[in-house]
Amino acid sequence: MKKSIWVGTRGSRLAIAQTEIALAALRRAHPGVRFEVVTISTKGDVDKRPLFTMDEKGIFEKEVNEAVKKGEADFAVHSLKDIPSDLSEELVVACIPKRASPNDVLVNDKGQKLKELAPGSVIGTSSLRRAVQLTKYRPDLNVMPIRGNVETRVKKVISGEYGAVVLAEAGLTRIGMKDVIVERFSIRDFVPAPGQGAIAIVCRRDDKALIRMLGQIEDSRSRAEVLAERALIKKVEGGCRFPLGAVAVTNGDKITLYASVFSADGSRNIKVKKVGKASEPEKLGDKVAGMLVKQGAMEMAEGWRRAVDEWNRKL
Ligand SMILES: NCc1[nH]cc(CCC(=O)O)c1CC(=O)O
Repeated sequence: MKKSIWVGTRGSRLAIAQTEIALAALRRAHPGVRFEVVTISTKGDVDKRPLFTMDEKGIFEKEVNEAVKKGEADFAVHSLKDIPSDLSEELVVACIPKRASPNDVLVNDKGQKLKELAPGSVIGTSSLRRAVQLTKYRPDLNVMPIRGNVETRVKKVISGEYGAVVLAEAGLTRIGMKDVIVERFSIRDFVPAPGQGAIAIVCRRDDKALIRMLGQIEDSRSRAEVLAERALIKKVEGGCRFPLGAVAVTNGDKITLYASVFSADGSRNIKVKKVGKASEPEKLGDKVAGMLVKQGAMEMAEGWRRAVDEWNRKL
């Protein structure tokens, strides 16, 4: 009897759905192999504080990747946007399958678009990036923190606790809840989080046979997009305490990177769009980072650090 390959994942509906998507592709490529799923709870599943209040990276990923390091799982399936760019030395993002839509969407059960929401409506998001972009278009709305799984957030809209929420189209689609989407924001007007819509498969760096196997479902265009976005956040302070939107789109041998950052008082918004070679995505990310820095992104990040520290003292 052949031995199984163990797959580590969080137990949320989205995490399981993503794992099943990755496994369906792997089973097509490797019909003889048996994969077994182990679910692992992470700090992000337990601690319900808004992410921007925690000065900590990888809260949705650490315990799962630890299991891979210890050999309790052979590989892990993650939302790429949830894993920090400085992954542990022993691990590698062995595979990025074909990315789903990176777009953010507006969700409510009344069919109201962003323009149509009543003044003062309560909009749920704990993402600074989403909050500042919502405020840009609708300063009259009441943006309030919300946590919990994707389906929990949708329920809070249906129950009337929130007038609407903003979520990733990819997540809603993967868990079969896309019928609550009212409006899909364009990536230029409402810039997504780096890595949004992409899945990352992480394994031990020395597990060469597995890396080869996972490579069968790699999508090189999705990899290039993510490399550009992550090269950018490496140079400009990323993480949940600075609202940085960044999304790359490949088109043939070209790649376009869109980025957007806001000052903490909302008075300034730097937006950059730049085209590069799809074969050199990190070069493009570096270049766009340089453009943002030149226009004051580092000072903006410092402003956010001060603002968030201030809120934390009040919380
Ligand atoms: N941190 C939560 C998280 N991580 C990944 C997704 C959605 C799926 C994706 O972006 O690939 C979500 C929920 C959301 O932002 O709506």
